[in-house]
Amino acid sequence: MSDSSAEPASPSPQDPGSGLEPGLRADLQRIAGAPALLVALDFDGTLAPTVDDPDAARALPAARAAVVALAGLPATRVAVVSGRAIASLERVAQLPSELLLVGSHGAELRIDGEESGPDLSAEDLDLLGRLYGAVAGVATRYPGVRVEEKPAGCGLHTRTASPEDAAAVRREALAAVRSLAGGEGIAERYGKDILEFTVRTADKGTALQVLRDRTAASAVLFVGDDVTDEDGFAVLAGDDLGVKVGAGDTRATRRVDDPEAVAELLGLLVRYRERIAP
Ligand SMILES: O=P(O)(O)OC[C@H]1O[C@H](O[C@H]2O[C@H](CO)[C@@H](O)[C@H](O)[C@H]2O)[C@H](O)[C@@H](O)[C@@H]1O
Repeated sequence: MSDSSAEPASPSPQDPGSGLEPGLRADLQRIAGAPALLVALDFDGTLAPTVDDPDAARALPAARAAVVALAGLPATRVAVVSGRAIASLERVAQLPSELLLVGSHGAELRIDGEESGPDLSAEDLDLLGRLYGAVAGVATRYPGVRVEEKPAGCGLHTRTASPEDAAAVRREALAAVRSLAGGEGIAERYGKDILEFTVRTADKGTALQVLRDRTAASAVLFVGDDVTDEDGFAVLAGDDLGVKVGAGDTRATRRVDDPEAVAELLGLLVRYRERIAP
């Protein structure tokens, strides 16, 4: 595969992707030439700006357009790899059906129409019911706190609570959950203004490896903003590329500021891959 039209070293401000740093543009140009490319994208904080109401989150139009364009290119698969339940992701993301979906941080997969997980036993379902009851029971006493039900757990949202209430509700919820069967079988996970409890452990790194195998990808681009995305960055190697959105420690090798820059990045990737795709 050859790149017949290398980018100028200094793009003009009108050029797509000109706001991205040169090292990132070079990496995008390189990965755009992969024989089989998997583009795996986190949703909240990456494709969609963060908002107070999780149900109101939407992908930026430019990001969504780039995702649709990428999914239509040869030898290119696009996955959304989210902490949301797949049902929630579908509701807010409204993405084309050919996309691969990972939900619940890897506990749910939808690959080419084939659904898997989470497979919960009767005991798991009983624990899940008691877990939700315990968390909702605590949350109801705090203004601005929401509880999001998920197939294998629930999320305690504190974005619109006062800092004092957020700390107190987290503390109480942790204590209530740990008192259920001694906390046995319940995993705790922190994200951006969310504390999640699950009766199934899963992570985005394991999910990315499944997607890599199933798509026979020769290179993976993974973009994410949250601590839970670090599991994804951790499994990248070789010709892969990881891009962290926003501040914070990361294992990704590149960084952009915000979802607007992600949209720019994806638009540039479309442009490069249209020119040099296999
Ligand atoms: O892995 P992601 O696709 O990034 O999902 C992570 C969590 O995203 C959602 O919560 C976050 O975004 C909300 C909307 O912007 C925001 O209000 C909240 O504070 C964030 O934590 C989603 O609701 C969760 O289920 C996901 O785990």
